[in-house]
Amino acid sequence: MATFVIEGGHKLSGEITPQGAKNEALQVLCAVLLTEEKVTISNIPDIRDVNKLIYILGELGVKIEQIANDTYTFQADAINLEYLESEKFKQDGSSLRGSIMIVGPLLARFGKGYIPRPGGDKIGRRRLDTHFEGFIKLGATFRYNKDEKFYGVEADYLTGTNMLLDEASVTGTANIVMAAVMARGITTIYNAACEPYLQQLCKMLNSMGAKIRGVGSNLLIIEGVQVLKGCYHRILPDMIEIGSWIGMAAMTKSSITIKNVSWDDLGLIPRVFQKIGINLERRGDDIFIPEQDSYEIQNFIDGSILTVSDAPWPGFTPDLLSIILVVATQAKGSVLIHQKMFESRLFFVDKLIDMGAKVILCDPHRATVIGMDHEFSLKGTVMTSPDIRAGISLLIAALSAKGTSTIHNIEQIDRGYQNIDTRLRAIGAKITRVE
Ligand SMILES: CC(=O)N[C@H]1[C@@H](OP(=O)(O)OP(=O)(O)OC[C@H]2O[C@@H](n3ccc(=O)[nH]c3=O)[C@H](O)[C@@H]2O)O[C@H](CO)[C@@H](O)[C@@H]1O
Ligand SMILES: C=C(OP(=O)(O)O)C(=O)O
Repeated sequence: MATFVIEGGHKLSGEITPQGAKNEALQVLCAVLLTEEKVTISNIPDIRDVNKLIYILGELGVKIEQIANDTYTFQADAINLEYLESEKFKQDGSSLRGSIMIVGPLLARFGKGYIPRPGGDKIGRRRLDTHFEGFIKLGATFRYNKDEKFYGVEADYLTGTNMLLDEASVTGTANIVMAAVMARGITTIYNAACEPYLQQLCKMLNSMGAKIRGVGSNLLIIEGVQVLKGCYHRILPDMIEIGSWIGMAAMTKSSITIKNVSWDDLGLIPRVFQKIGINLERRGDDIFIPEQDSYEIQNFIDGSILTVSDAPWPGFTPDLLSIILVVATQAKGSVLIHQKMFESRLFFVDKLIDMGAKVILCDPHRATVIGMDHEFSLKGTVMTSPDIRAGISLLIAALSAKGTSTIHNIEQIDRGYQNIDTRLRAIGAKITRVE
């Protein structure tokens, strides 16, 4: 287990460029399995989860070539399906959440897809029913080995159909879309998730020859095609990383420019940070955050206390709520954070309370934050990162704190943030990695 040691209280300044989006990368990497032709993908982030998925693709027989720092070519023209039934796959596949999305493309192209229960953050129950109900609707047979926690779907061919998803699952929608693009006939998916990750996946699939309409909405209409071809695809900047940098700038009273953010794909993210009182300016496609000694949380129009809650896109992403929460601890005013989707994502507030933050955990889904308006600094402490976003939130808290903090289990942060210590040092942070 590696550790970060952080000396808090230093201002940051300068420019930071966001990495490619983790959650988009995990989808589009799985899509390379849909064609025997070469697919080139650029802006691939160099992070643990993505590298693990690239490794799994390699074990599956995909020919992989890194042609630039962030650009790879993939060619799935000789797939080793035996790997799917190996003990090795059971270990490899369970180590990240994104691996679940190999099932849809494998089912569509080879008639079978298997997966061990995937890993990812420990942030509450994370069911996969939406994925498998979708495959079953397309005509697949399903089995689940409870002892080994191993899922499988098989079908001679898939048939287009109408489906209403039980929830707008992000990876579930991606998986079903990748199965449906090569089904016979037309599939309509209602209550589809429509995050930029999915819009990007659908655009990529259309450039491979798929016929998907309704991209960006919650009703996708997919006309199945027999074969898909190669393509070039560029991954968007990571909107969760962008939100993390905004929060970090505010908490450390720093002025930062976040470069090339693809503003039009950020949805409500800038607006929610503005409601917490953070000034941010759009400059071309950059975000400029000026130094602010104080930021004040806005109330609702009727004067009642602001609530920030998550919702499927275009609602506010659950992946930024932990960051909003930590930023609110030093704001002027109070806010209720309501994490509706995940049931164990707010427990990390214990660590913030240890550091001196005024937070009341009302129940597993809701926390009230009473901002201290920077009148008292958080105190450095020793903590362990429970999940990727709690991890970055604790790191933000540590950067703003008085004294030195130690964060253990930083592998959780490395899952989603590329070379974070090096990039933070470049803008003035005092952070050391201890292996
Ligand atoms: C690899 C990847 O892409 N991971 C993202 C993906 O995970 P993932 O695709 O696993 O998450 P899902 O969208 O399936 O669901 C996330 C949670 O929200 C609940 N839920 C979902 C939809 C809904 O309408 N109502 C509802 O309550 C689910 O029951 C679950 O507890 O989407 C999540 C939700 O944006 C993000 O946190 C993850 O970062
Ligand atoms: C929850 C997240 O990731 P994963 O779905 O990969 O666990 C996240 O990125 O915040």
